[in-house]
Amino acid sequence: MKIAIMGSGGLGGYFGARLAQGGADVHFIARGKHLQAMRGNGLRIEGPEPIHLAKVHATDQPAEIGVADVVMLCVKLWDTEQAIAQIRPLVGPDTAVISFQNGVLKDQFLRAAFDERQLMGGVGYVATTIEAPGVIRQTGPMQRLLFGEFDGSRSPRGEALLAACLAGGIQAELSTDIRREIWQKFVFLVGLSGTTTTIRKPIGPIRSNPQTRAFLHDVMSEVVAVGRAHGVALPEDYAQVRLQLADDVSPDMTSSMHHDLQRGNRLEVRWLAGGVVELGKAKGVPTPLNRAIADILALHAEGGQP
Ligand SMILES: NC(=O)C1=CN([C@@H]2O[C@H](COP(=O)(O)OP(=O)(O)OC[C@H]3O[C@@H](n4cnc5c(N)ncnc54)[C@H](OP(=O)(O)O)[C@@H]3O)[C@@H](O)[C@H]2O)C=CC1
Ligand SMILES: CC(C)(CO)C(=O)C(=O)O
Repeated sequence: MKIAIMGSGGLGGYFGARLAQGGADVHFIARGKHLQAMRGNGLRIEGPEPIHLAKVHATDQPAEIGVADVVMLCVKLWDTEQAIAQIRPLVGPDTAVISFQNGVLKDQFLRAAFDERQLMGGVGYVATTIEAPGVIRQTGPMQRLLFGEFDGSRSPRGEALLAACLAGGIQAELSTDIRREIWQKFVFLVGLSGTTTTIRKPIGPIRSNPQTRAFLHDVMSEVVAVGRAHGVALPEDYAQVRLQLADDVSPDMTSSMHHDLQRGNRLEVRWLAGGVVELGKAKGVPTPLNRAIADILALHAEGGQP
């Protein structure tokens, strides 16, 4: 199976490495020093289960790859438009384009660019970051990919991707309700990113302190209320279920947005807490905590000093 990874950082680099290790024909699209390092020394995953791929196919010219079976979109949300333009030569009539980016707005951009039958939905759970060019660091053992057709069918291409993931040791599932899965991840992610980035601590201390724990729960509750108002089948007390996941992950785990803040990068807050505020407004659902998170982080959203 020929798989192109558009954006080979924390998310794309990690899952691409596992897919390559499992025997898939993986092509990494990267740029800058990270690309140079991957070309020279391959790709290294550090963490609970280290991987070193001494040689990888890596390029900044997607057209060189040719048509792929699957294109995994793994760039930050602010890079989506440019990435979509660049992946066009990879997408044939039978290619599946899957965004594993965070948030619930990401697939709108793909729908505007591709035919609906070229798209599948996706969710990635992992805590990773580019530690140095060519090196991805994973914190904690959590790693999981969910993907599926938006019409709920178990398609041959979905089954083939599932087999490739399982061969690489990825905890993968072919979902028959991928929209709900995307929202379920959104609830957790908005809670984790909003709290870790504003409080500037990993999940361990946040979940242990009663006041910050309640804050985490209440931020997620707002996302649940917004999702339900938009017709997503989330139980009313779903924030409590997601709190359980926050209790299960490694205490030193933090969000990719917190990593971005620490490095002075841009933040995805506009699509995460900010997205909750916008989607809440559209249905008249109050979201004061997510509004506060977006407001607190506004001065950092475009990058600069943390
Ligand atoms: N990391 C994580 O733990 C998880 C992240 N996510 C989500 O996944 C998405 C990606 O996040 P993450 O992997 O952390 O981000 P990273 O910044 O680690 O990786 C993205 C990579 O894509 C590169 N890139 C962007 N545009 C292009 C382009 N046009 N051509 C070539 N390379 C490009 C970036 O280069 P450059 O640095 O030069 O911009 C960077 O190396 C986000 O939406 C995030 O929320 C989801 C689950 C877990
Ligand atoms: C919450 C987490 C770590 C889970 O995958 C994530 O998606 C992110 O921080 O971007």
